[in-house]
Amino acid sequence: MSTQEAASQPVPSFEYELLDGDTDHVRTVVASSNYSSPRIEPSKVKLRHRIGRGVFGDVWLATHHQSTKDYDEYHEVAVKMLNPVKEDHMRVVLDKLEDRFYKCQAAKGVCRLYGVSIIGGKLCIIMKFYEGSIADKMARLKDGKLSPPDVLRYGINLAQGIFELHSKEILVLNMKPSNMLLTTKDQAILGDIGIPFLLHSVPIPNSDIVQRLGTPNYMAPEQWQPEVRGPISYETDSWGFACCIIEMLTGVQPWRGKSVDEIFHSVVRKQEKPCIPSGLPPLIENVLLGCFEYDLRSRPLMTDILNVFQSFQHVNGDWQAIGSSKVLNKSSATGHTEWFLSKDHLQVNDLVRSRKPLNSCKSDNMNIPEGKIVGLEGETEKDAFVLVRVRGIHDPVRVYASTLERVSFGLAAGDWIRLKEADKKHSPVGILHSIDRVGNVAVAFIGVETLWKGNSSQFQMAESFCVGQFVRIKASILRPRFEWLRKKGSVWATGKIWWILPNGCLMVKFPGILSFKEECNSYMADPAEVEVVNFSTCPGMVKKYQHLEDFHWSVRPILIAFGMFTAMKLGIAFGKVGRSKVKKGQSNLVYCESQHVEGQNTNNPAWIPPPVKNILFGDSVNTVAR
Ligand SMILES: Nc1ncnc2c1ncn2[C@@H]1O[C@H](COP(=O)(O)OP(=O)(O)OP(=O)(O)O)[C@@H](O)[C@H]1O
Repeated sequence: MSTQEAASQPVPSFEYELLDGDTDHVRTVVASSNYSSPRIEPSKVKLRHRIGRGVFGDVWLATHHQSTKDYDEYHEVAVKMLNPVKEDHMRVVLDKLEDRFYKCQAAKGVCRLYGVSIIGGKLCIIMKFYEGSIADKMARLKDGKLSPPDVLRYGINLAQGIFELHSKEILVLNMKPSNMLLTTKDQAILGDIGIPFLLHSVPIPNSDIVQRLGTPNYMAPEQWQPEVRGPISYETDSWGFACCIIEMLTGVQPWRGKSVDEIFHSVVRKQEKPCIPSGLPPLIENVLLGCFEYDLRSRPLMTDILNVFQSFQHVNGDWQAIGSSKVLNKSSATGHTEWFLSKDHLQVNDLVRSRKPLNSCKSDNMNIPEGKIVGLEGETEKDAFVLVRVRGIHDPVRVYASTLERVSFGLAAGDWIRLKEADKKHSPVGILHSIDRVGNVAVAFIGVETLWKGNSSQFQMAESFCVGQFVRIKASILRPRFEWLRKKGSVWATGKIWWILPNGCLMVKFPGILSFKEECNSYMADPAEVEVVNFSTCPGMVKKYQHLEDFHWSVRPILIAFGMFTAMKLGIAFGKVGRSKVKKGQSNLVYCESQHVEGQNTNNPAWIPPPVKNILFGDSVNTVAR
């Protein structure tokens, strides 16, 4: 069945129902008895004019014709006409759209969907027509800024909408003021149902169009190259949400005036964050700062954001009325943000161990290598104490919950793990993001864009890496996944880990190799393809010296200079000894030797090979003899 035919299948009887006379709550009521699919016949939709053109398609104002035996009705609708996809992929995308349609039906914070169709060979989403978006409202204001009460109110509306989609495992990935529509009751709702990921990796006929997973100004670092820098996850939307809040507050789009390449450079390479305006209540500032953490695991989830925003509802957005409670910092012991820590809550009987700092191998704070929780104090507080029974200690130990991590099936979030059965499509080594108490895991691997879901039995522990370690491509790897530098003689160079991405991808610099461009000195590595190079385990003096050169490119010239200096000193010292000997006897001959040698190579007499020295000596002697 062709996709055109598919779109012309018997149409379900959608009805537009007015709830309490409120035109914003016109719902598509689907009679379950005759309902088969959300597809709308293209002939029933008449496009009127285009409202706007976006990255993923155009939006049209249209009329939807509904007819039964008894009546004919015409409704004004908006039609999002997606960018063309290749004919043989239409069916797949259409199925995905249908699935999305069902999932979004009950979501109150998301724009109302009426159905899907194929019009003029393009996939279309038929939805309710709204009078405008937050971007339109901002454009009408003199300085483009919304008032704090409006930002707070819209922020809560949007966070609720995003949370609804997240609870259906949908990532929005395209938050921006033009995708935030306003109802007649001045409520903000999401105008995008996660189109970027739905269209991601779908071949398009026009190869000139760059396919991105969002709109560059609002994209989180991992969103640019999710296979390599991923995974994209719910916290990816926290970044986009914070961008919108900042734009609403300041009237300025994040990274305004920068090209796509420049934004990529700032966000991804230089790890820069959009500027947060001053004067915000500390809790709001704190949550926005958290949204811009480079490592998505350290960002707040939508429910955390919602809690913070809702806590300001009672002051009606009058931010000045709020006291200045201190902005919370990262845990000084482990460097984890409160958002990272809030993703798991300890319970009595949980097995625990001391928490290691993120991306670090330091285990010097392993006060509790293994223990069992026997009591909780202040369950809801972030810095609550817990009582831990530790083997060998009589009484339970009382420690901060934030200093512990839960261990289930021998694994804790943050562990490096290796798949027992490798899948060629991605790296076998990854980082565990979560494990529940029955062993279900979410793991990030290089090569997988989203979190990989599975069971703890599919893994074994892998060697862990940490920032500061030196690594080199294993001898068995002929063609590594990422480009890697070689030294003279085609030997793999040794690099130093300076950052570890949430999927285990190692960011490596080569301090032993001189480079004038900072960014050219940063490379990526698959943890499954490298081995740690350690000074103490380097076999023999030569290898140890070679590893010393990996620490900094200046080691070699400094050592050479030092060698020359030492040799020169020795030469002078020997010369003096020689001269003092001359004083005692054969004055002419030795004086000329010394003079001649110094004249030939003042810098490093030790470098003159013996035969040359002999010739020189011979000449000198001869000269003197003449
Ligand atoms: N259901 C709707 N009712 C009214 N206007 C809408 C509706 N959906 C989108 N719009 C408006 O249509 C314009 C284009 O929307 P569209 O979503 O295509 O573009 P965009 O938001 O700039 O980009 P993207 O394709 O990335 O979403 C925007 O101004 C948007 O506010």
